[in-house]
Amino acid sequence: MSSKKEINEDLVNERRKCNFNIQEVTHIIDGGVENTLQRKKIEDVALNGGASLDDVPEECMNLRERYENALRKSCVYANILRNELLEITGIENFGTPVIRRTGDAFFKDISPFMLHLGMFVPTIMGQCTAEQQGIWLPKALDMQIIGAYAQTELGHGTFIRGLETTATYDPKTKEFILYSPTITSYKWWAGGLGRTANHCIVVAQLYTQGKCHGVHPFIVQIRDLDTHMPLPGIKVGEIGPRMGFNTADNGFLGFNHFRIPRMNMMMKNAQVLEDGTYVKVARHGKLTYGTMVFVRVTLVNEASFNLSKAVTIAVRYSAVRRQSELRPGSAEPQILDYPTQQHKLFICIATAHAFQLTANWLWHTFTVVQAEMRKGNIDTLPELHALSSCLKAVSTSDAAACIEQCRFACGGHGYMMSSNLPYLYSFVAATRTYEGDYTVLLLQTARYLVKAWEQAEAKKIVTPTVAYLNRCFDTNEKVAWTNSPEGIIKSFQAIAAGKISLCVKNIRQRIKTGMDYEDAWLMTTVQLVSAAEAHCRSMILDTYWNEMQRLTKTSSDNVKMVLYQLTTLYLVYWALEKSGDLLRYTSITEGDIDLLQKEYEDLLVKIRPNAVGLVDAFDLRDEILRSTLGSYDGRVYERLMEEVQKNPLNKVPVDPSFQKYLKPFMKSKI
Ligand SMILES: CCCCCCCC/C=C\CCCCCCCCCC(=O)SCCNC(=O)CCNC(=O)[C@H](O)C(C)(C)COP(=O)(O)OP(=O)(O)OC[C@H]1O[C@@H](n2cnc3c(N)ncnc32)[C@H](O)[C@@H]1OP(=O)(O)O
Ligand SMILES: Cc1cc2nc3c(=O)[nH]c(=O)nc-3n(C[C@H](O)[C@H](O)[C@H](O)COP(=O)(O)OP(=O)(O)OC[C@H]3O[C@@H](n4cnc5c(N)ncnc54)[C@H](O)[C@@H]3O)c2cc1C
Repeated sequence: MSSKKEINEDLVNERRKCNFNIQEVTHIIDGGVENTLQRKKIEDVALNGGASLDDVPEECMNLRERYENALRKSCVYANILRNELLEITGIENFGTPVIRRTGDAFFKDISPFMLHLGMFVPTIMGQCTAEQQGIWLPKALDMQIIGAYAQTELGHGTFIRGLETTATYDPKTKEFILYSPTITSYKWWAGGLGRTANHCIVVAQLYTQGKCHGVHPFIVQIRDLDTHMPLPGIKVGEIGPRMGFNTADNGFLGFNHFRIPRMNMMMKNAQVLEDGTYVKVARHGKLTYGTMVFVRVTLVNEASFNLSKAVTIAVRYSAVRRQSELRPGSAEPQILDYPTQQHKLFICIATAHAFQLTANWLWHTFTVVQAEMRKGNIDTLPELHALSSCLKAVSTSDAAACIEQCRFACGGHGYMMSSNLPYLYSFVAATRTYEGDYTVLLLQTARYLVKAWEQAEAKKIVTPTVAYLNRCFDTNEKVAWTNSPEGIIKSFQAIAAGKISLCVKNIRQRIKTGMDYEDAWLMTTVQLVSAAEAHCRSMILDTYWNEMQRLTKTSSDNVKMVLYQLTTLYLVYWALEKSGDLLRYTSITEGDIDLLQKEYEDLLVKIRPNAVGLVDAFDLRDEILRSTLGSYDGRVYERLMEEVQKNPLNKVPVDPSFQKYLKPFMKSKI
């Protein structure tokens, strides 16, 4: 970080204006003082050398150089992880968001090791027996083996039951034979698989004793540990340039009757005995999908973290950037002074907070469900699946939209790779698709909601996260509108209940006209997605409001005030966004909506003096932000010019292509 005297004057003034204790807010975001201290300790160790190990910006390299460079840095970072950080975090917290956060100081794009740590290791932990864990986990954690997670195929990603790769048990040799019977059965997309991994988890249709038992995970060595050559029977490579993730070497993989030992089937939830007998161990058929639930839970945190980076960049830049004239001859205002700019940005700060608190709550729920499952109780799994599905869908989708808005807010400079906003956008845009597409996951939640509605209809008590359905059944009329945080949350629950009820009514009506249930469901899916989204929004609003109330109980008055303003801004913003739904399902009037609009605009004015303080409170070090526009010192123009010097195109005054193409072209006659 630059010395104080170099800090841009506008930013100095902004920080002077800030009326709350920034550190207090940082502690709230981190989940307590202890967590902040631990995070800072990890960051100090991980970023000791200043982190960015690049002389040339990643974006100026060609595809091969980028990959090699990413792998080089991954090895440096992984050494810090295993030699220094593991001791601080302990194995159980190896994949914590803090570790993930420090990684961003090394990579603008993605590390080829990300899937090893993000999915390979967690799948060993979640899908292997204790004995298998004893074999694989130490090697994986120590990175003596490097793995990927190969589930998706060229022909199928969403519909896992439709995967075509087969794993057929041969009792004579006590091996499974892996086979890719068609072009569409080739594994496709797995991160780290193309060039880096020597092992991977393969999800395949299990055949034994002539019967198919559905998809199961297997651990497979694909490359020689010494030469790194693909083993005989393995066809593996990189799938080609993508919108983002270009250093993650996403790969393809095919098997030609490739044999693996029986014990390489991950056997926590189901086993194949030596003679080929299939034994189901788990009490729930979908426990093999456990890693996906885990990653969906972590992605809500990812959404918040990446958004906090984008909005830090955009708010600091907006404080430094001056443009246009409000009155003839007056000084150019900071663009942050435009209410339209505040409208673009303040909702992004609030959204990052909303998702952070929701992510913490979801993580807690996940750990409680895991503990229950260890005791043999699987009753809470469907609710966790419904929750993690819709929260992953909505948080990643909203975060991508907000990051794009941050880029808009930075005008032309936001389009520069060096702003880091394009990287952030391409990364988060992918999270909307991977680990379950947005629409597909909302439809999973909708299945749960329709069942919950039928239970409420039968006067049964439903689970806590849908308890509002029991309440809404008693009131057949539109919910009475009250303009208060609690009133807005109640109204969103009424919208969700109203939409679910309408879906059930329409499905039933369609069945009455002769459709079967599947077709009636299919014809209602547009509404079902909307109902699941409404349910999810009511959950986020409720969690954000209640958690913020709880966390600020002992805060200083000004912290309480600014966080109250921000939470209210979020609630009012969404009420205005969904005013059509409010008119339909509550007693709100046009006059009430006018009042909401006024309240929203007043909140922008109130938050404005604290905007820079609020993004400073995310406490994102410059090494992690990696942005010419967003550094703490606000030296935007100097950094843009410095970056120009690093551009390899500027290394010589005349490009060789001038002599080769341009000069002959200009001299040629028509
Ligand atoms: C040095 C480096 C430093 C870096 C540091 C790294 C640190 C890393 C930390 C974090 C970063 C993480 C980053 C990870 C990057 C990930 C990259 C992307 C990876 C992938 O994309 S992997 C592939 C993911 N694929 C999917 O998600 C596919 C989506 N499809 C499905 O999930 C399912 O097929 C389906 C849900 C859509 C449908 O399944 P199906 O079998 O057909 O089931 P249905 O018939 O529809 O439903 C039956 C019944 O089951 C219920 N159910 C479905 N799924 C689950 C579940 N998971 N759990 C519980 N129950 C489930 C469903 O609701 C039905 O219930 P019902 O019958 O209604 O009662
Ligand atoms: C950057 C990136 C990294 C990835 N990494 C991995 C990895 O490491 N390992 C791995 O195994 N996979 C990985 N994937 C694959 C990813 O999980 C899948 O792409 C994702 O699950 C979506 O599946 P799909 O591509 O088959 O989309 P499709 O299912 O073909 O979706 C296409 C469209 O059809 C719609 N659709 C599909 N089914 C339905 C339905 N039932 N109802 C309504 N609409 C439907 C979807 O909403 C979408 O609009 C990665 C993908 C990306 C982009």
